[in-house]
Amino acid sequence: MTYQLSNWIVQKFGGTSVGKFPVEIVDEIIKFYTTEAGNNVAVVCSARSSYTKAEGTTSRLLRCCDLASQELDFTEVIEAVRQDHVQNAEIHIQNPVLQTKLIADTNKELDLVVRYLEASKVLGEVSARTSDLVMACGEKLSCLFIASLCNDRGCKAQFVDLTHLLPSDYNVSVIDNSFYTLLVECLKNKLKPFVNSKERIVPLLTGFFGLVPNGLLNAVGRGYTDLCAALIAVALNADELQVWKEVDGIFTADPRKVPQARLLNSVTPEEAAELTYYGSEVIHPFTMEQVIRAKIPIRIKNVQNPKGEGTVIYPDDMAKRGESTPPHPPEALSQSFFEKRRRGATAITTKNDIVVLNIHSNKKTLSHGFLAQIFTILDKYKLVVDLISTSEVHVSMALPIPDADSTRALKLAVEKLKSLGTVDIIRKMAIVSLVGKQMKQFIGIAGSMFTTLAENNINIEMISQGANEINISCVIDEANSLKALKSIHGKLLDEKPPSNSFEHAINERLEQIKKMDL
Ligand SMILES: Nc1ncnc2c1ncn2[C@@H]1O[C@H](COP(=O)(O)OP(=O)(O)O)[C@@H](O)[C@H]1O
Ligand SMILES: N[C@@H](CC(=O)OP(=O)(O)O)C(=O)O
Repeated sequence: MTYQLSNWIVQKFGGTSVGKFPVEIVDEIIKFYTTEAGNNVAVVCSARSSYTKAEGTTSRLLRCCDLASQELDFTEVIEAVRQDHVQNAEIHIQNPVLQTKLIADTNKELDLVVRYLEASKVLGEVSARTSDLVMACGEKLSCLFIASLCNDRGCKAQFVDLTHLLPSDYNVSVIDNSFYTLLVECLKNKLKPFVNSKERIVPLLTGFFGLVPNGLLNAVGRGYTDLCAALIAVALNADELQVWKEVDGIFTADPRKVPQARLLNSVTPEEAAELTYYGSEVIHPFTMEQVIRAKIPIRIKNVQNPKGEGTVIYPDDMAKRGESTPPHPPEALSQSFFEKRRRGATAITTKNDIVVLNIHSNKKTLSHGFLAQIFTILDKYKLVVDLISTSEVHVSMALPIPDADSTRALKLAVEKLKSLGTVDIIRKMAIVSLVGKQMKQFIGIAGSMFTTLAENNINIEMISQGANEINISCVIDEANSLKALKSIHGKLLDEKPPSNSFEHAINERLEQIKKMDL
């Protein structure tokens, strides 16, 4: 069978990258791949953030929804978004015709949002659908801007709005694979003109897709653009999904906190998801399943260092596209691929703003339905449990409580939980997680981790081990989280494992598959 690569690459840019490095994105990345590398490129952007995501456009738009639902005035916030985007257009777009058009399009989108918000304010309620429509504006403004900047700098691009991607009569309550299959079909239709075009035009796709049943925020949550980019990569049968960030890739620990952290050449999808869940926001956990099903590798790259190799996310036990079994004869691949896999931990991460919730049953033994009752209450208040450990009459849980809303919810839940037994909570805690697909010497590694904490006088409040041995986690005092991170990294991750051949294996394999006539 002869297998043809599609030559499509999907590039996803996060909000802070669009905010801080738009010119580099266009000149050094999009233009490089479309001209020098000769790829067909599709670009997906999130809403702009000039400084941090927390102060970015999506957060501001959601704040407007909040205000409208309380029948409060949102004008100041929406005008800040307008001013920010208009100023940005004036600074970056040189061609006066393109600049005028961008400012007009920006104002048009914001005027529409004002209309949605005004209506909600009158009702004193913002539905999930309205909140989606308001939120979508962030990605629209960002993509209108990058499309305009591309055209301004000599790279032909076209804005593509995915807000109404799904048929308006589509209505389901569960989001499963058939839902994603439908989305991919809709995307294929949207992208057909670009795929069939003789001229190379870069589609600039809004990293928001809608309108999702129950709202995108409820179904996917913040960071939804990664998933959107993954679905686009599947629709285009792309050779690679590139997720561009402000770090060189995935490190053995957050490089801002641990200067000795090492860049990893490859990680498995499970490891990437686990790192994101436990505090290192590398990639939205839903992203992997979609692209890996289509055998498309994900590459994390740095907008400030486009020539870097980055980190590839791909399973270590799965064939690539066009490959029903791993390539034959085996000699086609160098010995390094088959050499022993990494056996230690891959990375360490910490997650702050954790509350430990202890419930001691008032019955002598764990009564029937005790856990079910606890989870029903937590579910009612939309509280998520990150870790749990139970004994016969005692349950300890670690919950992320990062903001005022979750603090309020916890308070209400605790009142209800008191009917089941004695409840106490410990605030200002942190989860420390050691992640590694190949932690074969699991007991030894867990032992080293806990001994290191003891040597540093760090008390362990709770211990939990994932069922698949990919994650060893414990809960400690938040004040000690940096010390724990650094000391465990020093003990288990500072030095490269004896054989780093596996690290390079995925890149090497990708190269070789490209050269093979499968
Ligand atoms: N193990 C890790 N590897 C890489 N980055 C990490 C890790 N843990 C935490 N981080 C942090 O995650 C952030 C992700 O990059 P950034 O580009 O800022 O995200 P976004 O695309 O969401 O704007 C970086 O600031 C980095 O310090
Ligand atoms: N703008 C959305 C979606 C997103 O994915 O953002 P980012 O790619 O900047 O994390 C958010 O803030 O959640």
